[in-house]
Amino acid sequence: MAQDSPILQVEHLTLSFGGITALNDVGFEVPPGSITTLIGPNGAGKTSLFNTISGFYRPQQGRIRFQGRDITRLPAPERAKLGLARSFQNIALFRGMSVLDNIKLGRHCHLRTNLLQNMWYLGAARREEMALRADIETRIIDFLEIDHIRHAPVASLPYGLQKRVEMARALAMQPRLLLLDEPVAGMNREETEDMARFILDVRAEWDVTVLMVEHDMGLVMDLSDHVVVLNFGHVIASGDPGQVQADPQVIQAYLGAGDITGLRRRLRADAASRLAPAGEA
Ligand SMILES: Nc1ncnc2c1ncn2[C@@H]1O[C@H](COP(=O)(O)OP(=O)(O)OP(=O)(O)O)[C@@H](O)[C@H]1O
Repeated sequence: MAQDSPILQVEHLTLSFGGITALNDVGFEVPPGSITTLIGPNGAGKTSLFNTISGFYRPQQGRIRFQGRDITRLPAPERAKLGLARSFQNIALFRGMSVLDNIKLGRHCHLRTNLLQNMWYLGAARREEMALRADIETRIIDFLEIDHIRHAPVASLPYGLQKRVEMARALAMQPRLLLLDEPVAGMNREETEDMARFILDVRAEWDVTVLMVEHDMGLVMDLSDHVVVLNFGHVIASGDPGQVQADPQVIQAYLGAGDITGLRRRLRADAASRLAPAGEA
């Protein structure tokens, strides 16, 4: 695969639930090293698309290629092994377990030794465990600044930290492509700013491509290199943030859904910064 080939290619994807067509001939590409964001009004099909890409839903038609390989029929755990990890809209951690144990579960998909081998070859398993611990402790926990809570049960943590732990677990899977489902939903401003910084740093320091679904237009426009807009299961626009927010079809889709506030606020802020004298923007 050429270095600048898309890391993910979605082609003519169609997904129906009974009579409801959630995705209709959806196609887009994720450039390697990019932060690409899927946006669209409620019910547009974003979660269905995420679930199809990560292998939880099987599309009726179409193809998904990851790093050039057709993964359309591959089960979710196999996709994870290839380097496709995700977080969930509603945090999916083991709440009674510690932060560290949750993160370890993420790494589990790459462990070479299975249960039987663990019983017979304790030496190898032990060494792998030690290496795993070191890797987790020195890189992921430090990177996400969660050292102080590593032994805390997840349920005891504030929401913003739980989201960070979920990202840590996804990183432990050593992904090439990280799917983040609404990474800042329900966060306050400070937590949102922290998460925005982590998303940028993940790309820069871990060489991970990011594909996210997000409703926070400020975050979308600030972080994304590439935005794909869904409406009623169709891709209605794609391009850089400037192109997308000026697209009449996108504005119409958000107006139609009565969901224009975020987009409009963002457009006003951008216009104000363009009009402000140099140094004041
Ligand atoms: N498991 C399911 N069974 C039946 N219909 C579903 C299912 N999942 C999604 N749908 C339908 O598919 C369409 C797309 O839903 P989806 O949740 O993918 O949209 P979304 O863009 O993620 O919305 P939101 O922003 O509200 O999360 C909707 O009409 C929804 O009702």
